[in-house]
Amino acid sequence: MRLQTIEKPQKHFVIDVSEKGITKKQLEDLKNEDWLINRAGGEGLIFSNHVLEYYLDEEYRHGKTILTAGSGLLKTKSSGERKKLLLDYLLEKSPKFLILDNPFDSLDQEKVTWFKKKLEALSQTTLLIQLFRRREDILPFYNSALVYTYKGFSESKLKKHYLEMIDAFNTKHQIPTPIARYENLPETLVAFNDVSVSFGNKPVIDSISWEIKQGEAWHLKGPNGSGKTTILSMITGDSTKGYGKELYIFGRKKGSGESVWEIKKKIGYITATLTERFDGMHSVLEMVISGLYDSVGLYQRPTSLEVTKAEEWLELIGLSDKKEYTFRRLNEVQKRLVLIARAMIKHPPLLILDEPTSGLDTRGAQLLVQLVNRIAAARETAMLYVSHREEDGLNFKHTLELEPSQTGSRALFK
Ligand SMILES: Nc1ncnc2c1ncn2[C@@H]1O[C@H](COP(=O)(O)OP(=O)(O)OP(=O)(O)O)[C@@H](O)[C@H]1O
Repeated sequence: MRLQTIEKPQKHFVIDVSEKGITKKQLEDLKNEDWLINRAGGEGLIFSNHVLEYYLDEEYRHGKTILTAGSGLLKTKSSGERKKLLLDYLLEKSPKFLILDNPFDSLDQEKVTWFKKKLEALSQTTLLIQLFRRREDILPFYNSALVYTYKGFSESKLKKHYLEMIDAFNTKHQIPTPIARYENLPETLVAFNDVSVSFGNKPVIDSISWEIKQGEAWHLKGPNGSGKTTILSMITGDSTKGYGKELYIFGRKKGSGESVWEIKKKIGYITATLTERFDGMHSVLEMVISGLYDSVGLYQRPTSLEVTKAEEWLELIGLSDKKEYTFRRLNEVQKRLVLIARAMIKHPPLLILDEPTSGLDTRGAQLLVQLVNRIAAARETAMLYVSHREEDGLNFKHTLELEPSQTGSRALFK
């Protein structure tokens, strides 16, 4: 009689990092855990931004183009392209397990679908461990969870998560009024007039004509590599690609001798990684006030009006009771709300939010979007919200979608 062997179903794990993040060291420790290597039948690899940074650094310092295998530089690839290159590279090494640190962050819908399919197929042969912040990122084949305790990682049941209802921002508080207003602002803050951009012989933007007027709220959307960052850097002055083109920022033609500093003074800029730039030793109140001085901390005594304004902003974002806390004591979403208040206290004519919810969990993203909607509705500041994915709950009147084509991305207005 032949005995039939019944294979145990492969276990795949998730780790919830929505509240407490995870360090590079913890990830490395996990990779070296004996039980994991035994269960998977061999060594594994890590897919994370840390690893990508390592390869960027190798390229920068030693000119090694490992992930691109010599076809172009990693630094010129968009974030989506970089992730795809890293995954392909790791899979070539046939790891027995793969630890995926928030793999879908900053990927557009199309790439997320591609990635999910790839992981689904991979789950047949390779043990997967995925760190997640957003519940929608958990794929059906994950059947167990890991939690981190002082003893290291241990297995636990996969909790049934459910969406918490969001408590609305204190709507009784109005958006605080500005201390001073900008003078001589043109009605049209940004104007692209038939602007095309290419890098070498690679067309990226195909004749875009677009205007942002005072107080307008714009959502700039498009898949990875469609040119969103390129457009932003032309507006902020970080790229010279706008020179010689019909591009006007605050009424002045790009490249006509305007100072980048003058432009930057009129633009508030929020990115997901901005919080890392602040060491966090200043109080939350000081952080908000420092937005009036364009400094990181506060180095002069603020006036009582400045303090009052900052307090009004903290009331709006529901953090009045934490005004004396050091910035570093706040959680990630609170930090981002404070940075928005910091950017807004001087009411810049234009506020740019570049993937501001990246890395936040569902509830954190909803809170941030709710604040952004309230600022947009006040129409005091024009807003440019950049994301590759549809942002749940974002209530903006105008959308510019970049649609890639052979001749560069075209603009679709909605
Ligand atoms: N300095 C550069 N040299 C060569 N190519 C570049 C350079 N900067 C950007 N590109 C290319 O231009 C295209 C658009 O890149 P961009 O970063 O603007 O896209 P994106 O929409 O912001 O993408 P993502 O959502 O992934 O961040 C990409 O294909 C990128 O590889």
